[in-house]
Amino acid sequence: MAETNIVLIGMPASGKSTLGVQLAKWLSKGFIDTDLLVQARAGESMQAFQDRDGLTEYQKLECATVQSVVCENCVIATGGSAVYCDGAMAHLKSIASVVFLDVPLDEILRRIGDFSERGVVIRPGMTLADLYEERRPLYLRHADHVIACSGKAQDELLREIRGVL
Ligand SMILES: Nc1ncnc2c1ncn2[C@@H]1O[C@H](COP(=O)(O)OP(=O)(O)O)[C@@H](O)[C@H]1O
Ligand SMILES: O=C(O)C1=C[C@@H](OP(=O)(O)O)[C@@H](O)[C@H](O)C1
Ligand SMILES: [Mg+2]
Repeated sequence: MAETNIVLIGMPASGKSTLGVQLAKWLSKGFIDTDLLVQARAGESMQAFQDRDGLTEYQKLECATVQSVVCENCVIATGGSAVYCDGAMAHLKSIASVVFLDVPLDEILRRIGDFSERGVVIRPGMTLADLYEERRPLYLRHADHVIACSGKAQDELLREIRGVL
């Protein structure tokens, strides 16, 4: 069953959500974006939840939500912070092939612009460069497959992802 699900992990703005839905259409799979499941549980935006309850509570909610994902033959786009939750990553790995969309920092910075309202799990005083440095080793550790995304269009990435599965 594991081979029928594909999980996308990576930094915010690495393309998990946009590429994920395209991949699902192309491979005739279902699609889940765990951010939307988190928002549905919270009943509000991720930013609003974090502003009121804080990052730790947000991460607990995300962790529990990701661990509850049940799906067959799906593409699952995760939020960039899911990688901090070992239980969530273990669950995803048990049901799917995990694909890391590896986008260089300069490209992330170009795409993301102002991230203050994006709900990114970043501690006070940290820059996106700090976050990238902290997280990239985690994404690499949890990935079954790494896709080098630099400068590649979405169609090319779709073909590459299919090629490694
Ligand atoms: N291969 C790509 N090349 C250039 N821009 C991309 C690519 N894939 C996604 N993007 C853009 O990056 C932004 C963030 O994508 P998104 O799917 O929301 O990322 P994530 O879900 O990983 O946070 C979007 O504006 C999207 O159009
Ligand atoms: O990387 C992060 O800290 C986050 C990324 C967001 O999802 P995307 O990775 O889809 O942007 C979302 O899960 C949340 O706001 C936290
Ligand atoms: Mg997303």
